Amino acid sequence: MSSNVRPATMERITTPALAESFIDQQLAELRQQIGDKKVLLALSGGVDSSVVAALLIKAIGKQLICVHVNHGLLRKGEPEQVIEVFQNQMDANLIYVDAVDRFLDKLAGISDPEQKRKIIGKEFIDVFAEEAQKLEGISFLAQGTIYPDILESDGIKSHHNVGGLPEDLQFELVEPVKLLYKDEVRVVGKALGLPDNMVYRQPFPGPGLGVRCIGAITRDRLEAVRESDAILREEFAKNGLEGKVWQYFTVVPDIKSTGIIDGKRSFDWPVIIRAVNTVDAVTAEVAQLDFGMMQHIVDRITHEVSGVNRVLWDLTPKPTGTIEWE
Ligand SMILES: Nc1ncnc2c1ncn2[C@@H]1O[C@H](COP(=O)(O)OP(=O)(O)OP(=O)(O)O)[C@@H](O)[C@H]1O
Repeated sequence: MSSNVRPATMERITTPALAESFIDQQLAELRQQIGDKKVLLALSGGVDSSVVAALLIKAIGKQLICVHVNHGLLRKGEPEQVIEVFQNQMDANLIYVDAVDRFLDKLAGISDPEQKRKIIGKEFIDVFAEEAQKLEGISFLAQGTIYPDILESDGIKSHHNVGGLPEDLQFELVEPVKLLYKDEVRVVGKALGLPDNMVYRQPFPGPGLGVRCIGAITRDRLEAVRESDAILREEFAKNGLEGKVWQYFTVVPDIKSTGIIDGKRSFDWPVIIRAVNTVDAVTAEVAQLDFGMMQHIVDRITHEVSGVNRVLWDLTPKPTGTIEWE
């Protein structure tokens, strides 16, 4: 599939049967394009790259090499899930790179959000390029480009998901879902047998939890973000809100306040909760939630997350607040 224009006749993939026929067609095309050559894929565990991985594993098995970079800014359980699903269940060729120290050392003391984003982006390219250079005989780079990425880049040149790779690492691209919209990618992912929490995953910023640990990232505060986020996601799932509320997450700012924990004075961080609905991410409204559930989440976070004595709920729509804090 080389054209970057979605044919007007292409039916929207909304059912398992349509997904199966897309998958069959793609498997044939991928085998034809790739032959017996090798393909490299940066696998984040997000829905786009996961669907591309699952398709390629079906099409070419061990000729696909997936690289998953744990930069320390992933949500709780994500790196483990990538290993479980792709290595253990699908028997993929998976390179797991533990780059946690490398990223967090580079980010130490950096409080400017733009600089944090730049460091995370550059470090990711460096780590991925280093892994690619260790490998031999790679001909293709697979990417989870989807149709909105192409539309955003004017449909002229393909949007480079892993942009900025060095010149000597310019592979031919394999982009099997580039003509699909996000909802279609999810239907295809489900048909490929990916777990629901991967297929219906809420949007997650590229720099991960790094932009929710406000200001200069420290390991203990990052852990408070990760643990509180896990509790929030667990409670939303229990209450049937997964896939219903568009985006919900926690933020931990670099300030402390006085509180009382177990009868003793504490001086700890607050956790800020943000839960919003949007159609186009241009504007967003705060999700209206059951107050009892909100109180239960506050109770769990203040009792289970170390270093936290308070929870604040962000009730600001966009505008004036953006969805993320940084
Ligand atoms: N931690 C990671 N390890 C390996 N690859 C990654 C990682 N983070 C991002 N990538 C790669 O960079 C691409 C763009 O990342 P971005 O965070 O913008 O996600 P995305 O476009 O929503 O795609 P996805 O749904 O696959 O995460 C991903 O599709 C993936 O190929």
